[in-house]
Amino acid sequence: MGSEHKALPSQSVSRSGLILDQIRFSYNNSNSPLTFNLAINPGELVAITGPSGVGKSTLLNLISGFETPLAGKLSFNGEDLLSLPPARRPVTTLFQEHNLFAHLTVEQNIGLGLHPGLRLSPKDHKEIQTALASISLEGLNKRFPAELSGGQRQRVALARCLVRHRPILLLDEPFSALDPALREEMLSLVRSLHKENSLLTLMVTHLPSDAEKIADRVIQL
Ligand SMILES: Nc1ncnc2c1ncn2[C@@H]1O[C@H](COP(=O)(O)OP(=O)(O)OP(=O)(O)O)[C@@H](O)[C@H]1O
Repeated sequence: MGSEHKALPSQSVSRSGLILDQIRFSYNNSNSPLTFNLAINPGELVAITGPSGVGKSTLLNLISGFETPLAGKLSFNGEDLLSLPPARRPVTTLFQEHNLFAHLTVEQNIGLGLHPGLRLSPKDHKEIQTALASISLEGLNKRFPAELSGGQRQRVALARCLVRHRPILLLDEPFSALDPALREEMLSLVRSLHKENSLLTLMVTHLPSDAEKIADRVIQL
């Protein structure tokens, strides 16, 4: 805690993209707040690495609005994000686990990204089918999470992120629980979905090899 993360790249970045400008945060008002300065370009895929406890998850929570900074500015394409509640931010997040509801089918879990009350129109169902195809899980619509492998569950969670059509995708150690071969497969899936959907993607990982494999840029906190 207390260290300054200076990752503002030199002149090349405009005010478009995601900007954290002197964002300061502390849990329980401790006297050594974290400070974040970051500038991520539109469409960039950035990996965030650093030792345990340095503040990687906190950084994502500040961007998504689950934590509130003491001071500083946070904007996306010039729009202030701090005044927006989490649900209205242009952000969707994939966590390491607990992404899916056990009592809902694959289709319903993805549908939650479209409509929290699951009142899905024929168009929504079509969108869910398209999302299932993009993660190569066609035909598994009626399965429950317990009937899927760990990798398949994370694919479904990723599909739910995609149907939300938010321009910023945050990934918090999303594949750490998977074996290396599957992790590699998931990383390349993220890479291609990121490209196809022109997403600004931030992925937290404690594995430097994963960061190097996937990212346009690696930021070490
Ligand atoms: N809810 C909380 N209340 C108080 N302190 C917290 C809370 N959550 C995290 N912290 C502390 O804030 C610091 C940053 O935590 P954070 O989870 O962001 O780190 P991290 O870099 O993601 O770690 P890891 O790689 O282990 O997941 C740590 O020192 C942690 O103990």
